[in-house]
Amino acid sequence: MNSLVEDAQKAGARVGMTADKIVINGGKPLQGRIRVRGAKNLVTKAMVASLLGDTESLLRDVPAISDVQVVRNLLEVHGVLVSEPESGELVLDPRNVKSAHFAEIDAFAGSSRIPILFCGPLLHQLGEAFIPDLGGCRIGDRPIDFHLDALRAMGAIVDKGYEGIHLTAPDGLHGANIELPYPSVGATEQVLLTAVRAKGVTELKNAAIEPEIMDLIAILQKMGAIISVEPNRVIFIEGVESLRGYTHTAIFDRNEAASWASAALATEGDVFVEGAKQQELMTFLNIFRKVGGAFDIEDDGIRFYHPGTPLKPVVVETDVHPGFMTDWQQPLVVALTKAEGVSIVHETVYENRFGFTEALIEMGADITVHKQGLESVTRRVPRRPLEQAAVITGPTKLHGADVHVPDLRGGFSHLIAALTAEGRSTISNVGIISRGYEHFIDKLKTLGADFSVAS
Ligand SMILES: CC(=O)N[C@H]1[C@@H](OP(=O)(O)OP(=O)(O)OC[C@H]2O[C@@H](n3ccc(=O)[nH]c3=O)[C@H](O)[C@@H]2O)O[C@H](CO)[C@@H](O)[C@@H]1O
Ligand SMILES: C=C(OP(=O)(O)O)C(=O)O
Repeated sequence: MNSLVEDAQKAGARVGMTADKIVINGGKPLQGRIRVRGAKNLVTKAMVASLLGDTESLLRDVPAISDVQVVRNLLEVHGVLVSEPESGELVLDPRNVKSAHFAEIDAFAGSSRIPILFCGPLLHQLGEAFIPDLGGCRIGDRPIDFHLDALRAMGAIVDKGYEGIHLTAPDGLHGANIELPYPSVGATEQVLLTAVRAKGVTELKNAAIEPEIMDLIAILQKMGAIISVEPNRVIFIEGVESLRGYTHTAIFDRNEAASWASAALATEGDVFVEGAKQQELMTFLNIFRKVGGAFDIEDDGIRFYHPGTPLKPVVVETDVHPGFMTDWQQPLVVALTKAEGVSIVHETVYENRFGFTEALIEMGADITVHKQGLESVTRRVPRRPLEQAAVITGPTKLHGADVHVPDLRGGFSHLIAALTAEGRSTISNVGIISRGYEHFIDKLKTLGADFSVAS
């Protein structure tokens, strides 16, 4: 077992997810109502932002997922007092922040990419930061060069060692003109979390503008930061000397919502996703509708369902926001195995994000992955060297199989595939799914899935 899986499982155990295997008897439509809470891709960063304040912060709608537990542990080893007054609420008190030993940090950091975002806040608070090798889903190389170049531009000295990196800022951190080679989510957050308390103004060009980043900016503004988001992916940050704590309700998890939507469609079911909102899902909803899925938007959530008519093939390209999010394609691919015709999914964000299709093929799906990408007349995103394409020919009937979860979104797609398949599937390594899907076992039960769990 590799450390990523071990970490996910250990942290999973702390969030009430101890199963390692699920045995699913497929063929039952998912039906019912589930709720999504705050987004993994905001909550974890909001927790890091609390380090920048000089008073405590209160974060609401925090999901019980293992990535939250990882970040909580990392904050605690740095002296942040973390308490949970109510379910889904975290109070984060950074008034006694202290350095931690590398071994302690390393012990907790394995299954998440968030440690890299501790750089700026720790440099501001302590003058140094140790960052261990990063976890996160293995979906490509996932380098951190944009992060380190931006930190260097703001005055950090970066020493790369055997176990990770050590950063200092002997002359303090200052504003800089930074242009990202690609609108990276993490690197944009890195610049925001560092520049807010750096001396002077930072201009960030080619920034990512995902809804979770806008929510992080809202949090930083509550803390006292001055940040303006300009047209054409430009963000200006005027550094301030100090920041206070915040009170904030996290934006909902649009990736979880889109996953349950695809599960409803693929299983010919009907799922109301409480907490889902239209605004952040518009691009997904357009594709969902083109495939033939139906949805009703209500004030408290969105109902996603299969209308009983045949599904249609689509051509989709993953992209940065406002494009079709890379984390949405894996569950959708399962629904596309049911569509009548040839669908193409171009993955333009990561270079290796179709590993999950191997299990679907084993279950009877007709999918060909083109590792060098595929030219297409309907391309909107200019070709990137990273691109891969999956061609999905449907409709196919899936049958049960024994499969192993490779990563978070791939794992969720395996669950859906097994739910649609004829017969029994055993899915192992499901602990990793708890990195980003709160109480997914309980939710499957609520939606009427036929399964049992084993540790
Ligand atoms: C915790 C979190 O929020 N994870 C999300 C975040 O990941 P993450 O922040 O890691 O993703 P990025 O946007 O940074 O990565 C996008 C692309 O840029 C490349 N890159 C990135 C940084 C760098 O220094 N050098 C470099 O080359 C990556 O390898 C990748 O090909 O955004 C991704 C894209 O929306 C989502 O799939 C992840 O769910
Ligand atoms: C790739 C993902 O997450 P992370 O960046 O945390 O690995 C994801 O959420 O699908």
